[in-house]
Amino acid sequence: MQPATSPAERAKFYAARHALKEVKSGMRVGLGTGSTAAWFVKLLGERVAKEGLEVRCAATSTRTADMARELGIPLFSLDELGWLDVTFDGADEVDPKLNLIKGGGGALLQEKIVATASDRMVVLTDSSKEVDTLGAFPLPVEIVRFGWETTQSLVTEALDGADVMGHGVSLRKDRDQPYVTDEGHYILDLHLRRIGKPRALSNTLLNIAGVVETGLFLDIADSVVIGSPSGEVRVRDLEGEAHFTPSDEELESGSIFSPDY
Ligand SMILES: O=C(CO)[C@H](O)[C@H](O)COP(=O)(O)O
Repeated sequence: MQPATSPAERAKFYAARHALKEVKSGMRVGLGTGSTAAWFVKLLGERVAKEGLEVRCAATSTRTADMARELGIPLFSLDELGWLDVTFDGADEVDPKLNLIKGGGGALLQEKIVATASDRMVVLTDSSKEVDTLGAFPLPVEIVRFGWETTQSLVTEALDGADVMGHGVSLRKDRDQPYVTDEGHYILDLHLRRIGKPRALSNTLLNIAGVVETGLFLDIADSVVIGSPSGEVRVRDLEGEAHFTPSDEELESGSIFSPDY
């Protein structure tokens, strides 16, 4: 494990630790994917081990499931739980309406299924992910492997009529090979720079037969917890924003080791 000494890791740690206060015994909890969500999973594992916190969790990727299992967090399939009280996940971008781009870590499909089967989705992040308009982060789009080049062409053509600034579409690679998701699909990354109308773009992309899902999470997130390296935390929802300053005791306590992610 690496010490959480970098400012970026400290911001993730504080966001995750603040969000964890929302978890109570008896809850069914969705566990997101990515380096920020990994902090949450690690801290949740500590509460399960130390306090005997009784939660039933569903993971959004094999990576997260492996980590949760190692930490002794009770893990179930989404179908076994049926519905979740809350899901905690990271994001690649968050706009003022709490619309998101997700999928930088390749888990967008399971992440969206789990988040939309939850009463609440809480996003854990730091201020670097806050944007006025989505699109600087390449938009991940999960596609089936069959006919993927044709799908790529159709996606590229569809961008001509969309309110976006860039039109580049690339197949995500993992060491020179196409990246394959947990569901056995490929991912196209759309280099759009600015997405003027996220809902229209999402509908356009989902109308293409080979497209399984997009990384646009629209009207799904309920709140965003934004950590900072100093420990200050902001929580945004559609009503406004609240600020939290940690006590000295809170600043001193807690794990300083990053999860192996
Ligand atoms: O959507 C995701 C994975 O598919 C992640 O939540 C997103 O990429 C943010 O990751 P990180 O917390 O590592 O910045």
